[in-house]
Amino acid sequence: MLVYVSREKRPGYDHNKKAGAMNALVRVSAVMSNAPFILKLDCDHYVYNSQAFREGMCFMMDGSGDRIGYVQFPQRFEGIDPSDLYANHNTFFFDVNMRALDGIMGPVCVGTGCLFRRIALYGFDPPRFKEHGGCSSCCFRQRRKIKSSVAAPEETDFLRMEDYDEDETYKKFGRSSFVINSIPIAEFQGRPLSDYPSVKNGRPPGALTIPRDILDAYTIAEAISVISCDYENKTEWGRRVGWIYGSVTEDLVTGYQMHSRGWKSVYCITKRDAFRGTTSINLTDRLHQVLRWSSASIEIFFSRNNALLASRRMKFLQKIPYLNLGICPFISIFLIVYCFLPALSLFSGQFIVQELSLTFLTYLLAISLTTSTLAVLEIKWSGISLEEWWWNEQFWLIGGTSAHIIAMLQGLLKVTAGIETSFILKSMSGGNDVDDFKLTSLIILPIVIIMVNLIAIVVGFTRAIYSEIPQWSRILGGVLFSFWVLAHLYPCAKGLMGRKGRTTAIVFLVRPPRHHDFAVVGGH
Ligand SMILES: O=c1ccn([C@@H]2O[C@H](COP(=O)(O)OP(=O)(O)O[C@H]3O[C@H](CO)[C@@H](O)[C@H](O)[C@H]3O)[C@@H](O)[C@H]2O)c(=O)[nH]1
Ligand SMILES: [Mn+2]
Repeated sequence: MLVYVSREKRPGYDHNKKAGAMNALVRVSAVMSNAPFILKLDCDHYVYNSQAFREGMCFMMDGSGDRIGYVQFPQRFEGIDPSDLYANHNTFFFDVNMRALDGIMGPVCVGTGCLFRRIALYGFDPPRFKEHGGCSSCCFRQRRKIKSSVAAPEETDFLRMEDYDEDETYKKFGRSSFVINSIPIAEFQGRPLSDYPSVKNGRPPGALTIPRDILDAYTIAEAISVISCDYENKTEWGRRVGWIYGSVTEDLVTGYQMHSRGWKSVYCITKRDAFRGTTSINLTDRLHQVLRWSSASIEIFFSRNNALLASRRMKFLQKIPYLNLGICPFISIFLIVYCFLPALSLFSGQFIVQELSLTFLTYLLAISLTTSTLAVLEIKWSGISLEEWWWNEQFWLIGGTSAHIIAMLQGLLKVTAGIETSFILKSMSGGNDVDDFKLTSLIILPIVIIMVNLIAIVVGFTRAIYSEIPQWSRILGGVLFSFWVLAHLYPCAKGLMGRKGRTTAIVFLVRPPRHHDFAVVGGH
């Protein structure tokens, strides 16, 4: 059965974008099919491996799979330039970060290629959830029996709708008794089969083969009524039920709330890509995407979804990456300082550190060794190539000096002065004038960094050549660090030049940029 759903939109009612659309879909499907599992794909993604469903279902239907809220597949993209200059494939995120999270409570939800348990979306608690006693219980689990680990009420029937006050249920889920009556059925059908001895509360074999009622006009009318724009008025849809509203990365927040209720998630990488899609391919779109994500990070940091406030059902180690997501735009401050330091040392003729003492060198060596070992291990374990890793490093710096800092300033403005800036809006369109303006403001700092470092190198060399006792080692040290910064920003310069064809970098960078220079870049 294929049903195309278009929700009602009306002036005066916030349609809540993607999250609103998803919630309307969830209700319609509760009325019409009520499948216990829901696969969600973005409009720019498609199924590339039909067997992926089965692999995802294996996790859900497994003996203890009833505690899994969602199974996330990696996002894979097509149509990206083989020299993935702007790290558009995001391999580092999908093959390193997400895999690592799979070892804790599970990957974050990235919104597409994700298989959900309907009950988890409805905001119920998982069966047999545990409370974790913070950092110590995580690190010393073997040694100390965790006292605070309280199992949920012994579930013979973990979701008892009769436990919920009728009025409250209607308040939570809205006026449709169809939707409300469908909930326990979806829960029951999503349980693991009871033929494992360890499964306490399984579904008897054959329970799903009972024929369903044929859809009648009454059901269809109900389905239409649950997508009306006022259905969610005074309900908990978008707050505790369904996809959560109010964030440009609603998926992340939705997944976060599931984890903080104690649901787990699973990362499922199939041999043949499960789904494929398209993503931004040029610098403009890529920076906008990063800006959108970092604005969302700031929003999350200053909201009740800050991981510092997460419930004890979320493992300590799981809180760290969520916290990291919220903090990462702030790191841009340090990144920017680091980008200017080498130039500063070349301008002033002083090396970054005054004297190279043994203690300093030992620290430096230890830190460099640890970070490079980490990088080597990440590459080795994840199977990404060195190049992909490097592109990611580069884009990390580009994002840090452009989108992250802008997002941070906007976020701080909003929090401290209540000033709402317009350009964190999710843009679905390509280069128009407004976009050019946005890109100009995004790209200014990386350009300044590139220019300052280039000038610093020239100044450094000139000084060395004309001084009586040239201190080459000092200059070389400074130049090396400057080059390191420039190497990171190379994709940015290349992207800006892409459109210019024969214009050289220097000429382009020195000439005051005109708006249309930034419109659509890349694809040369
Ligand atoms: O007003 C809107 C905007 C977007 N969408 C849907 O949201 C998806 C994501 O938007 P897109 O422009 O493709 O953004 P991406 O940066 O590619 O999306 C990534 O980041 C988003 C969060 O910012 C997640 O929702 C996506 O799943 C994730 O792939 C689209 O495909 C649409 O299906 C809507 O339904 N309504
Ligand atoms: Mn997309």
